[in-house]
Amino acid sequence: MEALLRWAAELGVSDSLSAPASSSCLGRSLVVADFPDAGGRGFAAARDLRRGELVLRVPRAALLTSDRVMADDPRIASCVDAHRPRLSSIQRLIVCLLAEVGKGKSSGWYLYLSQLPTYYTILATFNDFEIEALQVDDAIWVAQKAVSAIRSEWEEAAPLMRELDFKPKLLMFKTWLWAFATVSSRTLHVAWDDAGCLCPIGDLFNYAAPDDDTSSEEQDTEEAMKCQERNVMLEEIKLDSSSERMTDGGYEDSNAYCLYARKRYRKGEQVLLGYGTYTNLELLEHYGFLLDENPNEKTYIQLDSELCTMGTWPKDSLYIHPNGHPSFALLCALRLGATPTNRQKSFSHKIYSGSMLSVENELEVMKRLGSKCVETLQQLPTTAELDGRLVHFLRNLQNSTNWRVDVEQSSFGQEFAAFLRFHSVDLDCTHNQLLVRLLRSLERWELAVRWRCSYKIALTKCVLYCKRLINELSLQ
Ligand SMILES: C[S@@+](CC[C@H](N)C(=O)[O-])C[C@H]1O[C@@H](n2cnc3c(N)ncnc32)[C@H](O)[C@@H]1O
Repeated sequence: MEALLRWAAELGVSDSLSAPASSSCLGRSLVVADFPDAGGRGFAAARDLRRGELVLRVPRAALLTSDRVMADDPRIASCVDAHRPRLSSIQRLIVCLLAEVGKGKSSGWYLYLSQLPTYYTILATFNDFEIEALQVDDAIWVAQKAVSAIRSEWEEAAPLMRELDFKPKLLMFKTWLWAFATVSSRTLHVAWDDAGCLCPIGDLFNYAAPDDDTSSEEQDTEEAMKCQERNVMLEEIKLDSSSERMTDGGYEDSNAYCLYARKRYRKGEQVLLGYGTYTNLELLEHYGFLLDENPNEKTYIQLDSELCTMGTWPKDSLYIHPNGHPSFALLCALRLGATPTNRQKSFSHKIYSGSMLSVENELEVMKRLGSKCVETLQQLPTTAELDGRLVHFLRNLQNSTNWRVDVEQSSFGQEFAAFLRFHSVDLDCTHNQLLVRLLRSLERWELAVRWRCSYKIALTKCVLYCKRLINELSLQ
């Protein structure tokens, strides 16, 4: 890591407005630290940071984009250009990334590449067993679609990679998947390339959902304004909450990627970035992790097709919040659905404004929603309670020094036997320590079970919400 920080400093990467010290690009605003429960390797504040303060500047010279790789290597450029019409910008970036990986120590990006994760847990890396463990059809479909899309993209890019004389290992699907996951989970947006850029050092920020710091917004605005006056680099930042930057930074006129503190941080606290507004399934798909508390989580249930088409609400606006409440659009759609067809038109104004129509209508809405959730929960093979215990078991197993004992003492012997069967591992042939391949699969299995568990918890909360409202309305 020291060598990477020195290399980045030479390219002008800095965590302060002044030029970096030659030995490291960090130390004045940020330091690399480990946060085992919140993303692993990330950044800690090197001192107290103000909201809106510039914390990292990465000049264009340090950004890895396909343009940059091609500009530095005419052979890659001519091959990629010849295939350009058939390949997407993401496929081109992946090929350029792999071409640099193939150069080994002679790549200008070697120090950066050697610090990248060796494996990822995005949905596309899930095998059939792990995908099945998601249990919910929509999620299974998303995972299967992700795997098949990436496989076709790899097949499309194979002729170009062969033309570039990639070594056999670099031509493998497994390697493509690694590169895809690198691009998916680490690129930052730039205007000139849809694939974005790989941003050395800038990609060490872990994620926090964009709106979990809004409470501190007002109190911080004054401070941020003062900070803005002092800091010429902040001229571009819009500090009012309505125009809050989603990514806490961007590529600016100064020809550099600039990243800012999204809130006040105390020294030692993890400095986080809001990559965007994602549900947990989207976080899993693009970044390979889940948030226990995700304010942007949306839980979808199978609704009657009539209900989805009868109003003007987009299908993805019909969901349940993490606290179990139906979204505004779902509530409106349910109210419309519970209104006799001949009266829907006359009530439409009231429905679209979000008003309750009548006690009878609202009772019907809550009954329908509650039973839909109960029905959905009953169709799933396990309960949230059991899933919670399975998560606990899978976590223990990943840190176990004698997995046999842990499995024997648990009530998940059958599930674990199915897992070993899927991996064609004989129970007697393994050592006390599980194979790395199995440990990684356990990690993904745990993610799948955590996801389905939180799905069921949201539906259970929705059932309770409906019951409570039914009770209250019945008393009126
Ligand atoms: C841009 S990288 C951040 C740096 C990364 N931790 C590293 O060591 O290189 C994004 C990845 O970090 C992890 N990550 C980021 N935020 C996280 C969070 N809040 N919880 C768990 N994992 C997180 C995920 O693996 C994600 O794909």
